Amino acid sequence: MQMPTTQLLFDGAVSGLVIGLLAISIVLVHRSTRVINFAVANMGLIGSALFALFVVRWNVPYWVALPLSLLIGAAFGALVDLTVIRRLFSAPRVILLVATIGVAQLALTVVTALPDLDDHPSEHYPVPWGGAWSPASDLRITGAQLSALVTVPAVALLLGLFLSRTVLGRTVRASASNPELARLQGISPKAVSTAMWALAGLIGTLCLILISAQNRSLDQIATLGPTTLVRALAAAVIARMVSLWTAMLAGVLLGLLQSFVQFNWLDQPGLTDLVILLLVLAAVLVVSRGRDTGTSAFSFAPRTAPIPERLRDIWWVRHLERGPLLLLGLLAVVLPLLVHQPSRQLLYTIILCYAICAASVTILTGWAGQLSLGQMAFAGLGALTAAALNRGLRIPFGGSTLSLNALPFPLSVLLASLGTAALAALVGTGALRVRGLLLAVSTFAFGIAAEQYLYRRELFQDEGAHSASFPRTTAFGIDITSQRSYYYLVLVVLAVVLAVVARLRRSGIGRTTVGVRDNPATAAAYTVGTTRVKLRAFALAGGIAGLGGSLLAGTVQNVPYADRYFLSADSLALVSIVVIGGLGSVYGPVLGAIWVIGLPAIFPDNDLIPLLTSSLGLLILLLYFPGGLVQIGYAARDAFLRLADSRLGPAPTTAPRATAAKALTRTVPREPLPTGRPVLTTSDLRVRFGGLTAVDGVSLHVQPGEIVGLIGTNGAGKSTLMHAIGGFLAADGTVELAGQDITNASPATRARAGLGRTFQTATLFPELTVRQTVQIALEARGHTRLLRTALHLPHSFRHERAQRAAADDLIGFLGLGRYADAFIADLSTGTRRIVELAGLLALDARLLCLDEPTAGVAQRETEAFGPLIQEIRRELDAAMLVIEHDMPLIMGISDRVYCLETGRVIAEGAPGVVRDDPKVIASYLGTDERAISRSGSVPGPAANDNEAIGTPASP
Ligand SMILES: Nc1ncnc2c1ncn2[C@@H]1O[C@H](COP(=O)(O)OP(=O)(O)OP(=O)(O)O)[C@@H](O)[C@H]1O
Repeated sequence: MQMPTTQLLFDGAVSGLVIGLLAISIVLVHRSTRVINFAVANMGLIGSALFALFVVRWNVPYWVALPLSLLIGAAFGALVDLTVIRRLFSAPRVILLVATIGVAQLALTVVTALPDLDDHPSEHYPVPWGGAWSPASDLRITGAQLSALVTVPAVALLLGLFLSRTVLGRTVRASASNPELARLQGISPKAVSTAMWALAGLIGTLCLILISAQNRSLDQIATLGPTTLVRALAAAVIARMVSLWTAMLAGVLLGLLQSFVQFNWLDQPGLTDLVILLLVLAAVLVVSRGRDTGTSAFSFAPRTAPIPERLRDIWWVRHLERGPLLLLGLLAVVLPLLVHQPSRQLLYTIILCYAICAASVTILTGWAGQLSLGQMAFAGLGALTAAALNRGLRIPFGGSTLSLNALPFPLSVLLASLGTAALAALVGTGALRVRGLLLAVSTFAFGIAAEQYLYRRELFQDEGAHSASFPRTTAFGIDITSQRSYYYLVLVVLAVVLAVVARLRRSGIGRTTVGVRDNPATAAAYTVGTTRVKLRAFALAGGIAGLGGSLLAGTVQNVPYADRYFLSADSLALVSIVVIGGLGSVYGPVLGAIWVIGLPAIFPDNDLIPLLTSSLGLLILLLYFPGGLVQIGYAARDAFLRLADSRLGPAPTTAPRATAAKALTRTVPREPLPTGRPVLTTSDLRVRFGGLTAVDGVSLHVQPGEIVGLIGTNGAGKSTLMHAIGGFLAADGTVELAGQDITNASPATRARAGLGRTFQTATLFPELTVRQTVQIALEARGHTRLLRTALHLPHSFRHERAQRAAADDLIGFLGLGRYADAFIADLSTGTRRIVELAGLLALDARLLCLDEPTAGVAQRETEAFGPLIQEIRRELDAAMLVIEHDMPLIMGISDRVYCLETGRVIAEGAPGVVRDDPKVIASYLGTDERAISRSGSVPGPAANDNEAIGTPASP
């Protein structure tokens, strides 16, 4: 390996300086608003383009135009904050990230509407000094490079001083971690945010002016290109989104790396992007180690309430959703019969292909909550694989060549889709530890590496051509050479994809995917393997993207290498499509593809259309209709449903059923417990958080049928102990369930072994209804099978019907009937706690671990919980371990009680014995406010939950 020349290293370092400055801007915005700014470069577009116009066209002096343009850049940044960021201040950060993509697109659209600079072909982009210097024989420094060399360090230094010396600067640092602290300093976090976005606009403008000056070409001002963006993002991630100096250093190193790689592997132009992808992945893994990068689960989709059970009997209500679909389908069928131009039919086919690709984002981002900004790369790799298979492969393999005959068109497409599904699962394995913002950055880097490097591999090459040809001949005996017949083939595939996606969403597959997104811990406690579910979403999405990509390649009959269709910009367009159409909804991809791809192509001369169909349209929808176009349809549907409901009169209130639910009758008897063995034993269990030992050598046991109370002051380690028993925290020592060592088992495996669990927060799955939640728990009795469900096999319908009936049975048993179709997010804490108990009944667990089952429940309603807990114990014939601060309740229901203090058991025995133990009185009962107030002797604190809970069945 050789070192590049001084000149190359110098060029690399100078371009690295600008990347470093952009990375600093990303870090600053992240520190103040905790969003990753994908518009970092494009925010400077307007200022830098106007700068060129000022100097070249309107003859404004350089040094007047420069501050003016920087000011315009800063004003644009502030405007972005005031109109977009501020309005989305409390939205999940991932939504803000998508908004920054809209801002980037908006800036690009505005710049293309500016007067043309191409009228001045002889002119160059303005530079402060035109000449060049040669301080050494092998080094030449241009005026543009010199200005970057002077400006960037100066700006970075000023920023450093600003952050450490000014109140606003110190507040930026504070508000990143603690908005309250910022407020105490007298500066509102919103003002900090506006200042930082203005600064981002200014830095973006400066960087673009510096880069354009180096390129010197007037018609390349705008597109800095995603490759620069990915380098800046990489430098910011390497700096852990915190350190300005590391960001600058990483930027320079990435610039040098580019020179180095280009020098040594001149024939591999995209290799730098592959190396950058690997660097991003390594940095992301380091950054996300030990902390939850997911920040918050997110859902763009509005909650579309299922049709209430009692309205399903009305025929027009049942068919309400099918009407528009039929209409759309009919239109799609007759359109090519009415419009004969092949170019139009080509456009319609492209829209259908985009809709298929977008359906993959619906699954991955809409259901699984994993924001992928590189989804089009799977489509591109699928397209290239299909073309290669169709052409016939010759793969060099250990000295000889492995030849594969040319495969027919449909088989090539099918195999390519399976290939991309497998690849996506592999990528998903790496993405398991990363969610949210960092996943978005990693997938974006993957998209760039694919377009710059992977697409150009020899395997995909079509003998030196600039595109891989993918001619279509016949499929299933039908001639598909004509545009119209191919259109119909793709239409059928889209219909099948949508039917499968819709079916999956309504089945356990969709429910568990949304469940894992909303609350992985509870999903695992309901026996759902979170890793499996996430990988399934990645694979499904990858397969569908590969399918859409192969069909798109078939539409244009070739796959251009990295200059159309499968680029990172198209991946961003896919996200726009689903957000605009309606993320999460099955109709979303179709509506979005028509809107984003179709409208601009139908009206090519209208400048306003592209503005409305992506950038501005995306922002307006995010701000005012976060559910997308489909939300308008659902709003109309709900109005009809309300009308139907009002005509039926008030809904009858359902009383809890006194008789045991049918769903509780076991069809297969439980395996008997080994005689004389406890159902749960922990031996010398220890959990450490850094220097703190939260659970310190706890050995306890729970006998079959026993209710064991776990008490202790706040922070004594009760919840941590329960987390360790459930497998949610790593612990030393051993845990045995029904005689089986489960110490190393995952939470889902422990749940399958018979361990039921409720959580102190009772969050459950906010975006799912009560029935859907109980159905997830019922997965424990038989998982929904992917293939059977996708293929609409009769067994899958039977499974769904049985699961639904069992859920309704349990819901009725606990008196939750009128909440069956209510969303968990809309329920009171008390009702959510009863839903949690319904989940436990569904699990048919042997041991139930309840973490403060009455926390957050109004005092007057907690009395109902004692009998209810005992009733559940009886029904399930289960043992229980219960954490509770309500002394009368826990002492009333427990057979035995353990008291913890600083992670150790300080007392154990019958409730009366523990209550009178002097150590317990000194440690807990004598001091704990909640224990005292809940013991009934002193009036309790104000109830924080006034809504009536579902009346439980009394014994
Ligand atoms: N993820 C964590 N990281 C670091 N420390 C933690 C973590 N979870 C708990 N702790 C600490 O471990 C100790 C035990 O906490 P734990 O929540 O188990 O107490 P608890 O008895 O359940 O309290 P409460 O009755 O308030 O729920 C506390 O000091 C807590 O601050």
